[in-house]
Amino acid sequence: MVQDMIIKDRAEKAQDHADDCVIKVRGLHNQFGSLVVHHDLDLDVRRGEILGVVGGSGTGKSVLLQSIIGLHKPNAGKIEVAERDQALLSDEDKKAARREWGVLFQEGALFSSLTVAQNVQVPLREYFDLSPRLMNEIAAYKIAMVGLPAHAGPKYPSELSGGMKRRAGLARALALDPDLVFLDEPTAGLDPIGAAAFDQMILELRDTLGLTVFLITHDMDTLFTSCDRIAVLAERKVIITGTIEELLAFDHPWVREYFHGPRSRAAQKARHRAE
Ligand SMILES: Nc1ncnc2c1ncn2[C@@H]1O[C@H](COP(=O)(O)OP(=O)(O)OP(=O)(O)O)[C@@H](O)[C@H]1O
Repeated sequence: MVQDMIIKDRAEKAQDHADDCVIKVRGLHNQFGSLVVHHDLDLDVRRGEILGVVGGSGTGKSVLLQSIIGLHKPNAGKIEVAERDQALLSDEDKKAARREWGVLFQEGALFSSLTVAQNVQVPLREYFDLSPRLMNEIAAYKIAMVGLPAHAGPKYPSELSGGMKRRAGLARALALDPDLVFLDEPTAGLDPIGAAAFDQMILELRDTLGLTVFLITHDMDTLFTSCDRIAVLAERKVIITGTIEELLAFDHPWVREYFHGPRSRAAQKARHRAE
């Protein structure tokens, strides 16, 4: 009963935002030498949703992320973020656009020679000329926002656990109050309790800050508990984007094996228990 209500609520929410896309990718083609990673790939990310991106190893999830955020120049195709064609932006416009999103790279990707607070301040320094006191206050606020204790601020990344590093990376990604956040395998390598806590935090931050989240993951629990829709990469494109229920009903060999395998069944059971 509760589960049906949650599914209905998610479906209605997804429908509400169906036409309001923060990211639109059309006809994306990426190729390295003779290796075609993406061909004619389309993807929509709707405002306010958590979109999970899954696919086998090497299907081009990270290259897709890098193409959207401008770290990789595609061979062909159009990428719009907030209705702006990324290929047509001047360098100045690109810098302004980058302010609107935050990225959490794999394992946090913190600068090892900087403390957590200094890491969070890196994007602030790039865009603003703020007093040290204000910078410290903003860093402390972001650190608290991701559930880290205040004493994590002066610590170096090497002094943090894996879960704390991810949170610190997320605090840095949120430094400029972005509308859109990209997360590349945020729970990889975390213990199940740490991973579940991170998933919960992403949901809460999305709800309180109104974020749109592009989330690459292999984590079944994350897909079942956090994602409104899931995009599946296979055969060099996105073969389906849909809710978990739509994916469970989708007839494709990789999707079947992935979403009906033992890990998926365990994640489904865990979700039913939580509900
Ligand atoms: N700069 C590059 N030069 C050459 N080949 C690349 C480059 N970047 C990625 N590739 C290749 O493109 C393919 C897709 O890589 P990508 O990292 O996007 O896969 P992925 O889906 O994120 O994989 P995983 O789940 O294992 O992280 C791989 O075969 C990879 O070797």
